[in-house]
Amino acid sequence: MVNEKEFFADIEKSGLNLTTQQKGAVIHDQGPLLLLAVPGAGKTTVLTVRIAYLIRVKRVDPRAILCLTFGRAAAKEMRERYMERFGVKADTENQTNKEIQFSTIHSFAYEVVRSAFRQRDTRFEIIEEQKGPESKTGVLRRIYEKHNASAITDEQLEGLQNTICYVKNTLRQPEEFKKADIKNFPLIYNDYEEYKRNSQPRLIDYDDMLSIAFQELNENTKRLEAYRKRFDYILTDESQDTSLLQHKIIEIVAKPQGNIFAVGDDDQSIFGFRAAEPEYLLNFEQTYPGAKILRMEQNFRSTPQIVDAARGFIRSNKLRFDKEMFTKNPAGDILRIEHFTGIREQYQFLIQELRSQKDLSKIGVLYRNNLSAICLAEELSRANIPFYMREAGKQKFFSHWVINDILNFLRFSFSDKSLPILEKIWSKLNCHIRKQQLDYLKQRAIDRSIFEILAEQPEVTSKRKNEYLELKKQFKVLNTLPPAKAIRFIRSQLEYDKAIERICDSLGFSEEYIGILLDILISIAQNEPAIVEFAKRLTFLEEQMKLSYKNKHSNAVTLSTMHSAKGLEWEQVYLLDLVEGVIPENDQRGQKELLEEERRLFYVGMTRAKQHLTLCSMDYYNNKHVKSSRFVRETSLVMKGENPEEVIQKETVTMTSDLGVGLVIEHRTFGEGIIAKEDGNMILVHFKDGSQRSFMKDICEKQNLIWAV
Ligand SMILES: Nc1ncnc2c1ncn2[C@@H]1O[C@H](COP(=O)(O)OP(=O)(O)OP(=O)(O)O)[C@@H](O)[C@H]1O
Repeated sequence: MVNEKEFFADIEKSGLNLTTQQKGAVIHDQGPLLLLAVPGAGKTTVLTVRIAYLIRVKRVDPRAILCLTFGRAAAKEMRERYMERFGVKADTENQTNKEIQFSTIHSFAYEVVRSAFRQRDTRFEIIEEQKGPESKTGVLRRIYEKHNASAITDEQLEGLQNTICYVKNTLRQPEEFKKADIKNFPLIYNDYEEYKRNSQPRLIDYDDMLSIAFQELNENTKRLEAYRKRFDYILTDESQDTSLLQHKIIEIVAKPQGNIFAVGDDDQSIFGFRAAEPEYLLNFEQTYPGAKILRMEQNFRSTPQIVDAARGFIRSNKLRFDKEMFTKNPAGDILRIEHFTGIREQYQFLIQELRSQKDLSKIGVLYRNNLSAICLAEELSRANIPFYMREAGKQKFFSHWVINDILNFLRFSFSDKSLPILEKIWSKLNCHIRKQQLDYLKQRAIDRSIFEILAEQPEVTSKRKNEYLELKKQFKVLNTLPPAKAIRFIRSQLEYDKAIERICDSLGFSEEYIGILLDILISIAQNEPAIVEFAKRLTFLEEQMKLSYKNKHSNAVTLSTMHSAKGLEWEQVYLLDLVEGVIPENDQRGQKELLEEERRLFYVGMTRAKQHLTLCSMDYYNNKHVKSSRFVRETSLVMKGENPEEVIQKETVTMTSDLGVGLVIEHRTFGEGIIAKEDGNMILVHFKDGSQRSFMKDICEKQNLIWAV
């Protein structure tokens, strides 16, 4: 045991000089505390030091400390960091550090569920651990088909799983999501729940762990009391990533003592789709009356240039605690904003830059969407620049049906006798082939072109016959084309684009997204002389991305989405593809919360850089003329010492021609509303509070009364 002075002297000896703010947090005594920290402020450091302080100075039993994080990797890292610094020191005669519970909220909830079910003699299994048709995705696919009479696509399946997770984590009812993108969502949701409940043994999914644990703690006073007694101190890291349901679980265990020590940064809340919202942090004082709020605003990571730009940038968000991020680090270079004609020029620039670097492991290249990684990996691989791609396993490009379709068209051009390949594309061909014809083909030997066989059938009309023979010719032509031309040929001459349109119409896929996938494919194809090489290249690229994890600790540049870059840092960071539609992702009109989340994501990206930050935007993206991301503009205004909000507001207001029906606006006095009617110079606005008001456009413009949200 040591006293406070000796404790901090020890820490200093180990080379860590805590700031006054950090010390204040470490020695906080009893009661709820929210520690709001800016990026790079040393959140984990403070949490680990506090745990040691509680044990060594305050003589708290390690078993009475529960340290919660959002992800498994973070829990593991926290334990490692703690053990590294305090491993032996904080051991006492009777207890060891190993007894501190470093856990995710999920695994804590799992413990509650396990003991509750054991007591009731209920056997259960986790649906995520089931295989084949009984796996979670297998079950959801079946239920979706039952209610919608059509197959679910991979993207829809992902959307469905996210929505289920969202419903449970926000403690809402499935009926509230009637209008969700998933048709018949409430029916699917209820069926899925019933299926799990009635299975033998009972099935639960990861989100059920939370719901059931919460219910159990609410209903079983004895169990709740046992946990309350066991944990005198609860600490949570990355609290901004916690959902409402998770907050509720923590709250019920932490109260009435209220020894909750929550660390987080509302500005880094980027998992809204998993139901984490900064609002829960912002309500901390309401949840825990009398809570103390401390701030850690010194950034130990980045240069003042990066810190200043990031601080000014995030201020455009409204739903946040204001923080004065600063750094005492030495000055560095100014941020670079690079603008290119198109994506190729962007890659050329990047490759040139990377070639001049000795240690690539110090560089992070970040992008908004996983899809950006494909062409990037292709370019780096051709330039022989080693890379490590985070979460390469999440890449769905290579297994997407549209990519498989194109490859099957190409394969079929090599052998139009192959029935197995035809079976995969027949419904997407620009000529009529019926199911019965396929059945007939299956029963006979295919000794020549399938099109010839079909054309010879007695019942075939002469028009159809010509179509079959024409198609035979076209596949022959296809086989002679270089790969990029071949793909375009499939899309236009073989009318595959029309098939896509049909599929997208009937199944509700985004045609734009499919178009992007095809554009990516064409750009890879452009580098290959022939179809066989192209197919090999795709396999090679997929393999290279999958195996890139082996480069993690070597001289390789890291490629990552902005989401999965959270918590990481590099000397140099490049943010790529910064155009409207990519980041912010979609048209965010009227959805201020979503726009703010996109801004936070950009902020997370910016604040990963220690020394150099480069923002890259362009005029053309995916063959379309695009606008540079508004976030680049906002950053550049901040760098010039201007307030982006004011500048942009002024610009928006002057464009009265934009004030049309459906536009979501903000009125200086009446707040948010939507333009419901337009008649010459007059507009009628329906406001959020239910009121309706008419305005004259020209007056609004002159007096800066209204701007688009
Ligand atoms: N008082 C201090 N003096 C010097 N370095 C410090 C101090 N406190 C923390 N650090 C260092 O600052 C770096 C950033 O800390 P850390 O990664 O824990 O920040 P963070 O708050 O988790 O950042 P982010 O939220 O952006 O992921 C670490 O290398 C840490 O050792």
